[in-house]
Amino acid sequence: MTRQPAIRTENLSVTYTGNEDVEAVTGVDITFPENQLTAIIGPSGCGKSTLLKSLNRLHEIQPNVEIEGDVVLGESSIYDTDDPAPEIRRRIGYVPQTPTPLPLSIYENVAYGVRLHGEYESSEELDGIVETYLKKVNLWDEVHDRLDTPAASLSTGQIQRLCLARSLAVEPEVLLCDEVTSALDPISAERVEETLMDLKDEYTFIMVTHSMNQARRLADDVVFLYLGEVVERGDVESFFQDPTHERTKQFIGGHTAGRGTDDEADGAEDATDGADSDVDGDTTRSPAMVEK
Ligand SMILES: Nc1ncnc2c1ncn2[C@@H]1O[C@H](COP(=O)(O)OP(=O)(O)OP(=O)(O)O)[C@@H](O)[C@H]1O
Repeated sequence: MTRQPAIRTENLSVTYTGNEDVEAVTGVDITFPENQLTAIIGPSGCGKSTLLKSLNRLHEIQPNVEIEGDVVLGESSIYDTDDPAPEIRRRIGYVPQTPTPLPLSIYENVAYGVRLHGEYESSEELDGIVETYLKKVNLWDEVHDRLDTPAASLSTGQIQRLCLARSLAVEPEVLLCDEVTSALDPISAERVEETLMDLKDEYTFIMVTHSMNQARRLADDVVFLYLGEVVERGDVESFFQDPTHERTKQFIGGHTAGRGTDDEADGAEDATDGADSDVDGDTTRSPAMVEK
Protein backbone atom coordinates (compact mmCIF):
# COMPACT_ATOMS: atom_id res chain seq x y z
CA MET A 1 0.00 0.00 0.00
CA THR A 2 1.37 3.42 -0.94
CA ARG A 3 1.03 5.89 1.87
CA GLN A 4 0.85 9.67 1.56
CA PRO A 5 3.92 11.61 2.71
CA ALA A 6 3.37 13.21 6.11
CA ILE A 7 6.61 15.15 6.37
CA ARG A 8 9.73 15.42 4.25
CA THR A 9 13.12 17.07 4.24
CA GLU A 10 14.55 18.90 1.24
CA ASN A 11 18.32 18.98 1.00
CA LEU A 12 18.47 19.46 4.76
CA SER A 13 21.80 20.23 6.39
CA VAL A 14 22.39 21.03 10.05
CA THR A 15 25.66 22.50 11.30
CA TYR A 16 26.76 23.12 14.87
CA THR A 17 28.87 26.24 14.77
CA GLY A 18 31.63 27.03 17.22
CA ASN A 19 35.41 26.85 17.32
CA GLU A 20 35.09 24.05 14.83
CA ASP A 21 31.94 23.63 12.74
CA VAL A 22 30.35 20.18 12.75
CA GLU A 23 28.01 19.39 9.86
CA ALA A 24 25.91 16.79 11.66
CA VAL A 25 23.34 16.33 8.88
CA THR A 26 24.34 16.72 5.24
CA GLY A 27 21.96 17.28 2.33
CA VAL A 28 19.27 14.88 3.51
CA ASP A 29 16.23 14.34 1.25
CA ILE A 30 13.82 11.99 2.90
CA THR A 31 10.08 11.43 3.01
CA PHE A 32 8.26 9.97 6.01
CA PRO A 33 4.92 8.39 5.04
CA GLU A 34 1.83 8.90 7.18
CA ASN A 35 0.42 6.32 9.58
CA GLN A 36 3.50 4.22 9.87
CA LEU A 37 6.59 4.01 12.05
CA THR A 38 9.91 4.89 10.47
CA ALA A 39 13.02 4.01 12.47
CA ILE A 40 16.23 6.01 12.07
CA ILE A 41 19.29 3.95 12.90
CA GLY A 42 23.03 4.47 12.59
CA PRO A 43 26.22 4.52 14.63
CA SER A 44 26.78 6.89 17.51
CA GLY A 45 27.28 10.49 16.41
CA CYS A 46 25.93 9.95 12.87
CA GLY A 47 23.31 12.68 13.31
CA LYS A 48 20.16 10.74 14.26
CA SER A 49 19.05 13.05 17.08
CA THR A 50 20.09 16.14 15.14
CA LEU A 51 17.93 15.08 12.19
CA LEU A 52 15.00 14.27 14.49
CA LYS A 53 15.17 17.61 16.30
CA SER A 54 15.38 19.54 13.04
CA LEU A 55 12.01 18.06 12.09
CA ASN A 56 10.18 20.26 14.60
CA ARG A 57 12.59 23.16 15.02
CA LEU A 58 13.76 22.00 18.43
CA HIS A 59 17.22 23.29 17.54
CA GLU A 60 15.98 26.84 17.80
CA ILE A 61 16.37 26.62 21.55
CA GLN A 62 20.15 26.24 20.98
CA PRO A 63 22.20 29.23 19.83
CA ASN A 64 24.89 27.47 17.79
CA VAL A 65 22.88 25.70 15.10
CA GLU A 66 22.55 26.58 11.42
CA ILE A 67 19.92 24.93 9.23
CA GLU A 68 19.96 24.86 5.43
CA GLY A 69 17.35 23.31 3.17
CA ASP A 70 13.82 22.75 4.38
CA VAL A 71 11.36 20.53 6.21
CA VAL A 72 7.88 20.33 4.70
CA LEU A 73 4.87 19.19 6.74
CA GLY A 74 2.00 18.31 4.42
CA GLU A 75 2.39 21.07 1.86
CA SER A 76 4.03 23.78 3.97
CA SER A 77 7.53 24.60 5.14
CA ILE A 78 7.98 24.53 8.90
CA TYR A 79 10.88 26.99 8.63
CA ASP A 80 9.59 29.46 6.02
CA THR A 81 6.33 30.20 7.81
CA ASP A 82 4.67 32.77 10.04
CA ASP A 83 3.36 30.01 12.31
CA PRO A 84 4.91 30.29 15.78
CA ALA A 85 7.31 27.51 16.82
CA PRO A 86 4.97 26.23 19.62
CA GLU A 87 2.26 25.60 17.01
CA ILE A 88 4.78 23.76 14.80
CA ARG A 89 5.76 21.67 17.83
CA ARG A 90 2.11 20.91 18.56
CA ARG A 91 1.73 19.56 15.03
CA ILE A 92 5.03 17.67 15.28
CA GLY A 93 5.39 16.32 18.81
CA TYR A 94 8.60 15.14 20.42
CA VAL A 95 9.05 12.49 23.10
CA PRO A 96 12.57 12.54 24.60
CA GLN A 97 14.69 9.67 25.83
CA THR A 98 14.32 10.56 29.50
CA PRO A 99 10.74 10.30 30.73
CA THR A 100 10.05 13.71 32.25
CA PRO A 101 6.65 14.43 33.78
CA LEU A 102 5.44 17.96 34.41
CA PRO A 103 5.34 18.65 38.18
CA LEU A 104 1.59 18.18 38.09
CA SER A 105 -0.95 15.42 38.65
CA ILE A 106 -1.39 12.51 36.25
CA TYR A 107 -4.59 14.16 34.96
CA GLU A 108 -2.97 17.56 34.46
CA ASN A 109 -0.03 16.08 32.61
CA VAL A 110 -2.37 14.88 29.88
CA ALA A 111 -4.63 17.94 30.07
CA TYR A 112 -1.77 20.47 30.00
CA GLY A 113 -1.33 20.89 26.23
CA VAL A 114 -5.05 20.63 25.59
CA ARG A 115 -5.66 23.52 28.01
CA LEU A 116 -2.79 25.50 26.47
CA HIS A 117 -4.22 25.21 22.98
CA GLY A 118 -7.82 25.67 24.17
CA GLU A 119 -9.02 22.57 22.37
CA TYR A 120 -12.00 21.72 24.58
CA GLU A 121 -15.27 23.34 25.57
CA SER A 122 -16.19 21.87 28.92
CA SER A 123 -14.59 20.08 31.85
CA GLU A 124 -16.52 16.94 30.86
CA GLU A 125 -14.94 17.10 27.42
CA LEU A 126 -11.50 17.53 28.96
CA ASP A 127 -12.14 14.54 31.25
CA GLY A 128 -13.04 12.53 28.16
CA ILE A 129 -9.87 13.60 26.34
CA VAL A 130 -7.69 12.63 29.32
CA GLU A 131 -9.39 9.23 29.54
CA THR A 132 -9.12 8.62 25.79
CA TYR A 133 -5.38 9.27 25.68
CA LEU A 134 -4.60 7.37 28.86
CA LYS A 135 -6.44 4.43 27.28
CA LYS A 136 -4.57 4.82 24.01
CA VAL A 137 -1.24 4.38 25.81
CA ASN A 138 -2.56 1.46 27.88
CA LEU A 139 -2.25 3.39 31.15
CA TRP A 140 -5.88 4.00 32.11
CA ASP A 141 -6.37 0.72 33.96
CA GLU A 142 -3.28 1.40 36.04
CA VAL A 143 -4.08 5.01 37.02
CA HIS A 144 -7.81 5.73 36.65
CA ASP A 145 -8.37 5.64 40.43
CA ARG A 146 -5.54 8.08 41.24
CA LEU A 147 -5.63 10.72 38.53
CA ASP A 148 -5.05 13.51 41.06
CA THR A 149 -1.83 12.09 42.45
CA PRO A 150 1.49 13.55 41.27
CA ALA A 151 2.74 12.06 38.01
CA ALA A 152 6.15 11.73 39.64
CA SER A 153 4.72 8.93 41.79
CA LEU A 154 4.50 6.67 38.73
CA SER A 155 7.21 4.24 37.65
CA THR A 156 9.62 5.37 34.93
CA GLY A 157 7.90 3.20 32.35
CA GLN A 158 4.46 4.52 33.31
CA ILE A 159 5.81 8.08 33.09
CA GLN A 160 7.07 7.42 29.57
CA ARG A 161 3.60 6.20 28.55
CA LEU A 162 2.13 9.29 30.26
CA CYS A 163 4.49 11.47 28.20
CA LEU A 164 3.24 9.71 25.07
CA ALA A 165 -0.36 10.40 26.15
CA ARG A 166 0.51 14.07 26.78
CA SER A 167 2.02 14.37 23.32
CA LEU A 168 -0.86 12.60 21.59
CA ALA A 169 -3.58 14.57 23.40
CA VAL A 170 -2.83 17.72 21.36
CA GLU A 171 -3.38 15.69 18.18
CA PRO A 172 -0.04 16.00 16.44
CA GLU A 173 0.30 15.05 12.79
CA VAL A 174 3.72 13.52 13.43
CA LEU A 175 5.32 12.23 16.63
CA LEU A 176 9.11 12.15 16.97
CA CYS A 177 10.43 9.56 19.44
CA ASP A 178 14.06 9.88 20.52
CA GLU A 179 15.20 6.52 21.96
CA VAL A 180 12.05 6.45 24.06
CA THR A 181 12.74 3.08 25.64
CA SER A 182 16.47 3.30 26.26
CA ALA A 183 16.11 4.69 29.81
CA LEU A 184 13.63 1.97 30.78
CA ASP A 185 13.93 -1.47 32.32
CA PRO A 186 13.13 -4.30 29.88
CA ILE A 187 9.56 -4.87 31.10
CA SER A 188 8.69 -1.16 30.94
CA ALA A 189 10.35 -0.96 27.53
CA GLU A 190 8.19 -3.84 26.36
CA ARG A 191 5.03 -2.04 27.50
CA VAL A 192 6.06 1.11 25.62
CA GLU A 193 6.83 -0.98 22.52
CA GLU A 194 3.40 -2.64 22.77
CA THR A 195 1.82 0.79 22.95
CA LEU A 196 3.72 1.98 19.87
CA MET A 197 2.68 -1.20 18.03
CA ASP A 198 -0.97 -0.51 18.90
CA LEU A 199 -0.75 3.09 17.70
CA LYS A 200 1.48 2.99 14.66
CA ASP A 201 -1.26 2.44 12.07
CA GLU A 202 -3.05 5.50 13.39
CA TYR A 203 -0.15 7.92 13.80
CA THR A 204 3.01 8.91 11.96
CA PHE A 205 5.95 8.01 14.16
CA ILE A 206 9.60 8.78 13.43
CA MET A 207 11.75 6.98 15.95
CA VAL A 208 15.47 7.11 16.62
CA THR A 209 16.68 3.87 18.11
CA HIS A 210 20.01 2.29 18.98
CA SER A 211 18.44 -1.13 18.90
CA MET A 212 18.45 -3.04 15.65
CA ASN A 213 16.09 -5.57 17.22
CA GLN A 214 13.69 -2.85 18.22
CA ALA A 215 13.72 -1.45 14.68
CA ARG A 216 13.00 -4.97 13.37
CA ARG A 217 10.09 -5.38 15.78
CA LEU A 218 8.46 -1.99 15.41
CA ALA A 219 9.39 -0.29 12.18
CA ASP A 220 7.59 -0.31 8.87
CA ASP A 221 10.47 1.54 7.21
CA VAL A 222 14.10 1.91 8.26
CA VAL A 223 16.48 4.77 7.46
CA PHE A 224 20.21 4.20 7.89
CA LEU A 225 22.27 7.33 8.53
CA TYR A 226 26.05 7.41 8.39
CA LEU A 227 28.16 10.52 8.99
CA GLY A 228 25.10 12.72 8.55
CA GLU A 229 23.98 11.24 5.23
CA VAL A 230 21.23 8.78 4.36
CA VAL A 231 22.94 5.65 3.10
CA GLU A 232 19.84 3.51 2.64
CA ARG A 233 16.17 3.36 3.43
CA GLY A 234 13.71 0.62 2.82
CA ASP A 235 10.84 -1.36 4.21
CA VAL A 236 11.89 -3.25 7.29
CA GLU A 237 11.99 -6.66 5.67
CA SER A 238 14.09 -5.81 2.66
CA PHE A 239 16.29 -3.49 4.72
CA PHE A 240 17.38 -6.25 7.08
CA GLN A 241 17.17 -9.24 4.75
CA ASP A 242 18.53 -7.76 1.56
CA PRO A 243 20.31 -4.46 2.13
CA THR A 244 21.69 -2.83 -1.00
CA HIS A 245 24.72 -0.94 0.28
CA GLU A 246 27.91 -2.43 1.63
CA ARG A 247 27.91 0.10 4.47
CA THR A 248 24.44 -1.05 5.54
CA LYS A 249 25.53 -4.68 5.46
CA GLN A 250 28.50 -3.85 7.66
CA PHE A 251 26.34 -1.94 10.11
CA ILE A 252 23.74 -4.69 10.34
CA GLY A 253 26.59 -7.13 10.84
CA GLY A 254 27.91 -5.03 13.72
CA HIS A 255 31.05 -3.78 12.05
CA THR A 256 30.66 -0.03 12.01
CA ALA A 257 32.03 2.38 14.57
CA GLY A 258 30.53 5.80 15.30
CA ARG A 259 31.96 9.27 14.69
CA GLY A 260 34.96 9.66 16.95
CA THR A 261 34.28 6.42 18.77
CA ASP A 262 37.03 4.17 17.42
CA ASP A 263 36.79 1.70 20.23
CA GLU A 264 33.05 1.38 20.15
CA ALA A 265 30.97 -1.18 18.32
CA ASP A 266 27.77 0.53 17.28
CA GLY A 267 26.40 -2.21 15.16
CA ALA A 268 23.80 -4.86 15.45
CA GLU A 269 23.42 -5.06 19.19
CA ASP A 270 23.96 -1.46 20.07
CA ALA A 271 20.98 -1.28 22.35
CA THR A 272 22.66 -2.45 25.48
CA ASP A 273 23.40 0.97 26.99
CA GLY A 274 22.18 1.35 30.56
CA ALA A 275 18.81 -0.19 31.23
CA ASP A 276 18.67 -1.58 27.74
CA SER A 277 15.55 -1.24 25.70
CA ASP A 278 16.25 -4.42 23.84
CA VAL A 279 13.51 -6.50 25.32
CA ASP A 280 14.82 -9.63 23.67
CA GLY A 281 17.72 -9.42 26.04
CA ASP A 282 20.07 -10.15 23.14
CA THR A 283 23.34 -8.66 24.31
CA THR A 284 25.79 -10.05 21.80
CA ARG A 285 28.45 -7.57 20.76
CA SER A 286 30.60 -7.71 17.70
CA PRO A 287 34.12 -6.35 17.47
CA ALA A 288 34.39 -2.85 16.09
CA MET A 289 35.90 -2.31 12.69
CA VAL A 290 36.69 1.34 12.20
CA GLU A 291 36.30 2.58 8.69
CA LYS A 292 35.91 5.87 6.93
N1 LIG B 1 25.08 20.86 20.68
C1 LIG B 1 26.07 20.42 19.91
N2 LIG B 1 27.15 21.17 19.64
C2 LIG B 1 28.14 20.74 18.85
N3 LIG B 1 28.16 19.52 18.25
C3 LIG B 1 27.11 18.71 18.48
C4 LIG B 1 26.02 19.10 19.33
N4 LIG B 1 25.13 18.09 19.37
C5 LIG B 1 25.64 17.10 18.60
N5 LIG B 1 26.82 17.47 18.08
C6 LIG B 1 27.67 16.69 17.17
O1 LIG B 1 26.91 16.41 16.00
C7 LIG B 1 27.15 15.07 15.57
C8 LIG B 1 25.84 14.31 15.52
O2 LIG B 1 25.34 14.18 16.85
P1 LIG B 1 23.93 13.49 17.16
O3 LIG B 1 23.70 13.58 18.63
O4 LIG B 1 22.90 14.03 16.27
O5 LIG B 1 24.24 11.98 16.73
P2 LIG B 1 23.45 10.65 17.12
O6 LIG B 1 23.52 9.77 15.93
O7 LIG B 1 22.10 10.99 17.64
O8 LIG B 1 24.38 10.09 18.27
P3 LIG B 1 24.02 9.07 19.47
O9 LIG B 1 23.58 7.80 18.82
O10 LIG B 1 25.33 8.90 20.17
O11 LIG B 1 22.97 9.72 20.31
C9 LIG B 1 28.17 14.49 16.53
O12 LIG B 1 29.46 14.66 15.97
C10 LIG B 1 28.01 15.33 17.77
O13 LIG B 1 29.22 15.41 18.50
